[in-house]
Amino acid sequence: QEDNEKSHSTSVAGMVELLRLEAELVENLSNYANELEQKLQTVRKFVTTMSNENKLALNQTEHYLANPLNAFSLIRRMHQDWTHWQHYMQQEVGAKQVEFLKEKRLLLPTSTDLDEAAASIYRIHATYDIKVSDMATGLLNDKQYAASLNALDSYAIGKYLYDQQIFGYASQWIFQAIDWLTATKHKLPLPLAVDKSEVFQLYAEALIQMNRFDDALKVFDTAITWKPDNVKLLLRKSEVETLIRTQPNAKPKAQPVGAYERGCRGQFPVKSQLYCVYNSTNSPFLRLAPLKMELVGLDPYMVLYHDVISDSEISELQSLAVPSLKRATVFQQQTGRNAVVKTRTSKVTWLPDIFNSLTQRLNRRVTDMTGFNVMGSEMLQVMNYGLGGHYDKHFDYFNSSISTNLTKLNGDRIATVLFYLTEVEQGGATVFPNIEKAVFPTKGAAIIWYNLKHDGEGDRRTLHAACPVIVGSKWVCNKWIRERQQLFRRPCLRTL
Ligand SMILES: O=C(O)CCC(=O)C(=O)O
Ligand SMILES: [Fe+2]
Repeated sequence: QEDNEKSHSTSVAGMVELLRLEAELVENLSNYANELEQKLQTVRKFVTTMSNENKLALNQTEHYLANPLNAFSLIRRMHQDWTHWQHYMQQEVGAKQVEFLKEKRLLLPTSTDLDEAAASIYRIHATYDIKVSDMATGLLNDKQYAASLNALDSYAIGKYLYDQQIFGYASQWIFQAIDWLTATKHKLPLPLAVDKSEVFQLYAEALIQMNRFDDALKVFDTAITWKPDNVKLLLRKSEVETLIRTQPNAKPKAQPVGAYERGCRGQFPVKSQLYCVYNSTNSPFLRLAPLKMELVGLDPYMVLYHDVISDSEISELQSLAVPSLKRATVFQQQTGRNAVVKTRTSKVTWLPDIFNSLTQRLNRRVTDMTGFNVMGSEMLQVMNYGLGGHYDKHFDYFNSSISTNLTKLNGDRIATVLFYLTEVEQGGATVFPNIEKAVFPTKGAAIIWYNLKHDGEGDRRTLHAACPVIVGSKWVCNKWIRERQQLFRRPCLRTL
């Protein structure tokens, strides 16, 4: 993916402009309809008048033509009017609207965007094990939403998964599409209509890939009733018949569920050692304003602060971020560069510490919460997730010989401070699969953990991931604290 691509689906805030664009396109089509309507009315009116006149004349031809006015009019209109009508009929309707659409199409989501969006639906589907028919009709984890997909949506997802060779899931989505295509109430407008037999064929191919030959045969039989002379269909059918004779049907395999998925689904055991205290010791300021602190784990040290960023601070942070949100990248050890990757789908903005009074205030708060000096650390990173937005399992530390100038100068990421700027209606937990901890975002909270062990080595227990968002616009803000300034604040505990 090119850096200049929009990556539309990767942030909810970023997709707002698409809705505005859609409104413009709908209005344009409506203008087109108006023009068609006008022309239609003009034509119909003339048809009515002329048909009346002509009928009248045909009823009494001699009498009609005996009148000089009728005779002249007949000659004149036959000679002149039909030429004009021909020109009028040939005139293109809506050239302006076609031009408008052509221009705007350059701004529309690309096939990469569609692939990304389909991959995101798959990610939600697979991570949370939601049934396709439920997902397609807006039933997400027992909650019914006033949203649903249609046959084209399901087919597009199925086709994407088929191309990715994820045949089991592909077949389920294609089946959903077939379900809708064969139900008459879901009739598609003519320009969007798809060839049913094509969809059936893809379904059969997916079934073959899954070794479900008997089922594939039935699907081919149906498709052949519509297209009895289609050579390709007949050929494939006979090939499947051969497969049935030579290979047995395979049994479907169950999908293994890892710690990550269990964490995302909220299935980690809740340990009762958690408790809440008011922290008034990390910095002098906290004696005046103690912070609500929840201990998530001692080793590795992990705490959750509640109500550490206010609603108004959050809105300001979001408005600062929205205009410059860009697809998030991940540092690549192999190249020493940052790159756009499939494993992190969100958009981010970096805000310098001294950007304004808000960023200064937030950085001070980070110091108050952690006791760390933020000098030489990274800028605040504001992030918004989009459709199925996630960040696969990763470490925040680098622990690498290849590193950026910042790392050479200021050391690795000793700690992570992650502010939750929104609640997420469904999904979007931060999950630590190695220690079976999952934190579901609560607005205004911040989770903090140490990434490095006391000897400065990366702590592999801090492996974590942002689970796919199911429903919601997840906003977070990261502050990664670098080692160098913390020499006397979290000194190396290994005895010298
Ligand atoms: O959004 C989250 O829950 C985690 C984000 C994260 O791990 C990261 O940005 O490094
Ligand atoms: Fe992270």
